[in-house]
Amino acid sequence: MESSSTGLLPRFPIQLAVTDLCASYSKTPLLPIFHALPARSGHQLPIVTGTLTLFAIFLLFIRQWKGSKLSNNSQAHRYPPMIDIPEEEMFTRPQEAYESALLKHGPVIGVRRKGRLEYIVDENLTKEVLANDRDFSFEHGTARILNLWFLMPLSKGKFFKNSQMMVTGGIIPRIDKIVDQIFPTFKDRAKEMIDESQLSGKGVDLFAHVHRCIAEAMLIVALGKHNVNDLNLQVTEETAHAIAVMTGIYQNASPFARAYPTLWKVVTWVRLVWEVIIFKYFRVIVPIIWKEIRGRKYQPLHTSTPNKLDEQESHDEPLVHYIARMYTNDQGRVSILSTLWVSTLVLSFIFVSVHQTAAVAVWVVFELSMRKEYIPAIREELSVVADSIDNDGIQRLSYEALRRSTTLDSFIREVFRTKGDTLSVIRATTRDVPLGEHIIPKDNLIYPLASLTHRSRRMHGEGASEFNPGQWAEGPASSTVGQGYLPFGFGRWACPGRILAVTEIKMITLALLATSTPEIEGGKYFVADPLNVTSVPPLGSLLLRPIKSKSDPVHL
Ligand code: HEM
Repeated sequence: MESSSTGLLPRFPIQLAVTDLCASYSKTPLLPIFHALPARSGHQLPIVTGTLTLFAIFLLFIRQWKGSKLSNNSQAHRYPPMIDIPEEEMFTRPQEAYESALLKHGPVIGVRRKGRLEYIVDENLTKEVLANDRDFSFEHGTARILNLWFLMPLSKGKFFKNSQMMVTGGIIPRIDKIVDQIFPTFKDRAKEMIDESQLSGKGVDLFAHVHRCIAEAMLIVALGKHNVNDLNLQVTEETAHAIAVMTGIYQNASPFARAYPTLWKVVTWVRLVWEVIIFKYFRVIVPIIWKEIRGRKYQPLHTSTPNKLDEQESHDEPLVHYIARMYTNDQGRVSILSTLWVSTLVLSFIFVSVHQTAAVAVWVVFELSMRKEYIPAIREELSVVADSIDNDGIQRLSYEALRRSTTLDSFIREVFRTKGDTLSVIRATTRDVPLGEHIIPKDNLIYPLASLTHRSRRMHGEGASEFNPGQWAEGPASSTVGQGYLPFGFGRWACPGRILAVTEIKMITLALLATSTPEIEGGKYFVADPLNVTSVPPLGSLLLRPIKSKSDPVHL
């Protein structure tokens, strides 16, 4: 059982446990003990009597105190009902299991998963939970669920704010330039995949290819093209994968991790911190960061507006220089400690930007392979928007061109909405928070059940359960968050990298479609972890059949 100091348990079970303890104390047979004292201890009688009386008063006081606490806490009955969802159902049919529990006992329920109590809310309370960051904290919830709580004190509580700033300041304003830098990687990797499938006559492992492609692109973004080589790329990939494992992304799939979550955490962390983070990331990538930023002088970010920065510097610099400027001292230098912190932020960038985007890209391409009727219109649009395209594929695809590919964008938004997100966005209570008719005790994890929001008739109309990309033809874009659309979260902490994520998914999809038609071997894919569809990619083997020209028929 986890200790109350970790804050992982709600208050009420602890109170009940202590009340039980008091009840058993109250039955202590004080009188028989007194009579059993030997006669020779008669002169000690007053001491013993006094001690026992004090003890009895102490117990009474405790009972009184507990009682008054309980009666003060007349709210106890307002805690949400605790529902037992059998493990088998929770991990194999989570959507149905949680939805029916909420339907029966909702709108908020408590459920134990992997030894931890979690509160789940339905679509009617979702907005309140995600938008009220004072009572439902993104930072506490995310740090805890990703096993990254130790980073909060290290950064004086600013880890997530720093990560957000790194992306909103260092990536989004220069996305046009980034697309120009990384599109060649997407084009080359797509060609490699198509060639591999054609030569072998078999399907390819799409996730492995896309993971490598995005790792390479993010290495260019983070450290610059001049730092891309086989070793650095391999370490970047392994780092992204290791952190994904450490944060528990594959935990649902392992019976050992489900049965012994704490032991699993310790073993996995020790192994991967040692093998990958220290031995690879710190040995290979950190020296590059050191070399890039320690020898330079920067204009500190807080003294520079984007206009004051040299135009070349703000658009061409790799992300690591932007982060360095976040920590530059008045002399324009980055201290040793700050360099280590910059390395930690680059590490976190690799994690947030590679794994999940690759996993979701697989969803989009697999869905397109299953719904081939959408391919001709997307290809047609590509030939209109692409800056340069010929029979060898796309030669140039700018950010502006990708932004204008709205038919593909509608398809992506619909895949995001319908792919079956469940417990994908999290918050933790910062106090005992009233929610609906209930109270959620302080320091507890709380999740909206995203599938209910994504298929809500109130928000999406009668056809909410159908796959209908056309409804987004006039917008909103797939990167636009809203209360009916949660793949990127909601509120002030909504994913700051979502525009880059969608842009990358479009690049890989279009680079494949320009010269091939995707098809899943055996005609279907398999959802590897239905409780974590955004982070664990679906399984399947992808055949890529080359096309001769964009007007080639698509075999449905
Ligand atoms: C398809 C890919 C992606 C998905 C589905 C996704 C989803 C999410 C979600 C659900 C959150 C939490 C939001 C909340 O709780 O309200 C989040 C946070 C975050 N995401 Fe993403 N994300 C993706 C790609 C990216 C990329 C490419 C980057 C970086 C360039 C990024 C950077 C971040 C950061 C830094 C946070 C932490 C929140 C913050 O500091 O504001 N994400 N993401």
